[in-house]
Amino acid sequence: MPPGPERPGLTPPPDAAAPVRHRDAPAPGELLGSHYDQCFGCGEDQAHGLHLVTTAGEGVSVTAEFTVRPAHQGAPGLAHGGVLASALDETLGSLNWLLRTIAVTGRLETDYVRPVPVGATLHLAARCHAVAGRKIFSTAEGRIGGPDGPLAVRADALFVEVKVDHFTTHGRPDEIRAAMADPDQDKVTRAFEVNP
Ligand SMILES: CCCCC/C=C\C/C=C\C/C=C\C/C=C\CCCC(=O)SCCNC(=O)CCNC(=O)[C@H](O)C(C)(C)COP(=O)(O)OP(=O)(O)OC[C@H]1O[C@@H](n2cnc3c(N)ncnc32)[C@H](O)[C@@H]1OP(=O)(O)O
Repeated sequence: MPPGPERPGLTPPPDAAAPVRHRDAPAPGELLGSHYDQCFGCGEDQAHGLHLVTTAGEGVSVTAEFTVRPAHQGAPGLAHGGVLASALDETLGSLNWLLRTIAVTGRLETDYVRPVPVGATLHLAARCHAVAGRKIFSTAEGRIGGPDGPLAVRADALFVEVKVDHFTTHGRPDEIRAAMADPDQDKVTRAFEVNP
């Protein structure tokens, strides 16, 4: 990928297709659950994590909730911008489960519209709008206090489909083996299976 102004952006190419919800995707209203117990975004066992709770929506869309805790501060009493980007990233990443595609974030462009206080619950909504080869184009926003609350953050993202080798090559083999041995087979499928 070329550096600087030559690098490709977040606009889908003209031949991009509309995303297709996988036939086995969780029904609208169903909780997605965590894809990995230790995930910073959604892991139930990750003490330092965001504990994001995500629900499938219609088409290729999800909603999620994230309550800002004191550990997430940047300025006193206000959420750190990087943490808010993480919440957006995690929500956007969950869309790939509705596509049944393993993909990683290639690019994430975030607008911070309004500060988010500690104690507030951010209501996130994300949807995928286009797919072009391995590239998945998605967008998300986060509102304070409720789905119709004041807009606080929004993001556009490009995810790139990868093979499971991405994790086995770059990640920690022992932890990947342990994650694959999880008795929750749905979770294992979610993390590691590509378009069954
Ligand atoms: C132990 C358990 C693990 C469990 C598994 C984890 C996840 C499982 C999956 C689902 C779980 C569900 C829910 C949520 C999960 C996570 C949410 C957060 C997600 C993340 O937080 S994930 C971490 C951060 N993420 C990275 O750690 C990526 C590091 N990175 C790379 O690994 C490579 O960089 C890669 C793979 C991105 C590309 O590399 P590559 O060699 O495969 O492909 P290549 O470069 O050819 O790009 C192909 C086409 O994408 C275009 N393209 C690429 N990059 C671009 C950019 N930045 N901007 C604009 N366009 C870009 C090119 O321009 C080309 O486009 P074209 O085809 O048109 O030419």
